[in-house]
Amino acid sequence: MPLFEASDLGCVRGDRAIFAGLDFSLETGGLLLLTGPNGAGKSSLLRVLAGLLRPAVGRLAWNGREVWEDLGAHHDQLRYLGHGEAVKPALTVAEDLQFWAALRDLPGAEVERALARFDLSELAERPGRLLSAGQKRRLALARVTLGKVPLWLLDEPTVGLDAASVERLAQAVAEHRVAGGLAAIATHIGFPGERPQVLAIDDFPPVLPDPEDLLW
Ligand SMILES: Nc1ncnc2c1ncn2[C@@H]1O[C@H](COP(=O)(O)OP(=O)(O)OP(=O)(O)O)[C@@H](O)[C@H]1O
Repeated sequence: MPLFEASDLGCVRGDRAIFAGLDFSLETGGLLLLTGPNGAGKSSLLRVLAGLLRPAVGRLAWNGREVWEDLGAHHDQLRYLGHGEAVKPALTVAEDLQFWAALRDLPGAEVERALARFDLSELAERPGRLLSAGQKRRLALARVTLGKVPLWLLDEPTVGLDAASVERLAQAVAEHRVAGGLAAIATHIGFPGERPQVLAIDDFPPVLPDPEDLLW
């Protein structure tokens, strides 16, 4: 049975249909790349997958169970990184990660591992407000890797990263998948990884679904 599966997903924002009829099926270790031009709906789909935006139509199931039936359980098993880094300006890099690690009851070794993974150890004592754009992105990505959850949802995660950091991110995603995790990544430029499934969101007419079909 697929672990994460969508069928006939459709999304409406405001009074516009953003996409419709989207399907995917991911097994353990799966990688889903979301592609499409600006405004196609990649971020909207990621928000749907994160349980932050309710689809207008369709089904989204984790392990055979509709995620909307237990949204709390779904949120517990995923990390979502949107366009913002949500770096706390007054906390140092290490304190920021320690805050999230404490919230999730994780040992301090997890923080050290996350710092090293994104080459942040030398920046550990620097406050968030003094970080460059790429450094903030690395901190936000390090936060994603804290603790083990099965689903990573990343919205254009390579924006602002230098080549070495893209490589580190690719390595983190590869290890996550080898450990049985899944990732869905919105991207304009592709993402290095074995056997990705590509979902192109680009060709939907701006028509609303039949109101009879709307879930809510
Ligand atoms: N809160 C909102 N209310 C109404 N419409 C919205 C809202 N947020 C986004 N949209 C619209 O939904 C459409 C899809 O936006 P979305 O951000 O999902 O696209 P995207 O593919 O991620 O774009 P980009 O490549 O520019 O990041 C756009 O036309 C956008 O204007």
